Amino acid sequence: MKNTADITVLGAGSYGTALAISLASNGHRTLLWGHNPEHIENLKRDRANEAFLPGITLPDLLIPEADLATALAASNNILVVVPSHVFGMVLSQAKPLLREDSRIVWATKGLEPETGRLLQEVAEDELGDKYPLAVISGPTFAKELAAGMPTAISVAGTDDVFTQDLVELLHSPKRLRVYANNDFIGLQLGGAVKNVIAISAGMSDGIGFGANARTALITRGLAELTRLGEAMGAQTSTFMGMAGLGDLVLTCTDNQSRNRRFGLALGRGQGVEEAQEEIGQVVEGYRNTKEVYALAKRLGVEMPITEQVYRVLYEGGTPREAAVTLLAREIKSETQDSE
Ligand SMILES: NC(=O)C1=CN([C@@H]2O[C@H](COP(=O)(O)OP(=O)(O)OC[C@H]3O[C@@H](n4cnc5c(N)ncnc54)[C@H](OP(=O)(O)O)[C@@H]3O)[C@@H](O)[C@H]2O)C=CC1
Ligand SMILES: O=C(CO)COP(=O)(O)O
Repeated sequence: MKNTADITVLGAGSYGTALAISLASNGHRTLLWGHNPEHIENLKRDRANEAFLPGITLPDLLIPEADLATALAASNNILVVVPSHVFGMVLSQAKPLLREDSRIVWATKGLEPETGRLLQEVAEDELGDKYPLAVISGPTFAKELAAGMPTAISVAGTDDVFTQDLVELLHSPKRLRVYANNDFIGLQLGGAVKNVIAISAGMSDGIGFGANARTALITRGLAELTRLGEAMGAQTSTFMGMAGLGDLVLTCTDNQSRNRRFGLALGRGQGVEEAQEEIGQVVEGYRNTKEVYALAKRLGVEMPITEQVYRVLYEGGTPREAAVTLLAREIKSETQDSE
């Protein structure tokens, strides 16, 4: 019993801990692995993750674990919740330690740095095609989930049995509503692109623009996400769900979003590095803007908001210049889906 678990979570930051709390609160024995042994010792001692989710008690069924081999041997269900820039590295560390019957799901939102690949491709490249794969996506601030506030998410993957098992593991009639979805690509893409649009909404608010501008960015952000998704074989309807509209509204409108706060700081005139340091946690959209922008270029998909965020982050443009450029674009039909 000691070394078995219903699920193992890799990544003991905000969201890994929140998902582990939620799973353990559902009555599932959950191992939570983190790469920093000192941090794991603190979790064991405090029965809380004071560094990332202060004040929230870890349920008894959540077991912090510093040894990766022990964590991976404990369960066949492996939930990866590390930032996208270390996703491939963590999988390659895990590979020799995985069980024959392992099944891999991630809640990481982003694309692989430099290549811009979906994390599904990274996982297939690292692990081959023998393990079922899945993704969790949707509007979920770690703090609210960990506090047991009502939340809804979506799950999709390569294997229907695994997807359904995840729905059942995660679902709680009191706190967490989980939807199975069959669009693996769409769920991954929504989680990556919303980070970029949340930065743009933050910039707009940081400049001092109002609700009209923010809402226009959400709406046109959804349009450009949908265009990219269609070019990549995702289903249009996915973007009207949790991983599209849902996550865009959440992260573009609430200051719990680190991407939005990053944009706010830039809009108020702070520099990129200073803004990142101040947030002190992962801002996925910083790196991912580059990858989403490059992906759109490669596929010939027009993504004007992403392009302007890219100009600010990587080419020295200012948020105001970005806003002016967006506003001054040639007049178009709203329903012209190619533009
Ligand atoms: N927070 C949220 O509300 C949500 C987050 N997500 C996604 O979850 C992913 C993780 O984000 P989140 O938990 O918020 O980020 P945090 O910044 O809160 O935590 C990241 C965690 O990853 C750890 N980490 C860094 N490098 C490695 C590594 N090489 N091996 C193992 N662990 C490592 C960090 O450890 P250390 O501190 O030692 O660097 C830290 O514990 C992101 O893709 C994010 O978009 C998705 C939905 C909601
Ligand atoms: O993905 C998230 C909520 O769904 C978290 O957003 P941030 O990474 O912007 O904090």
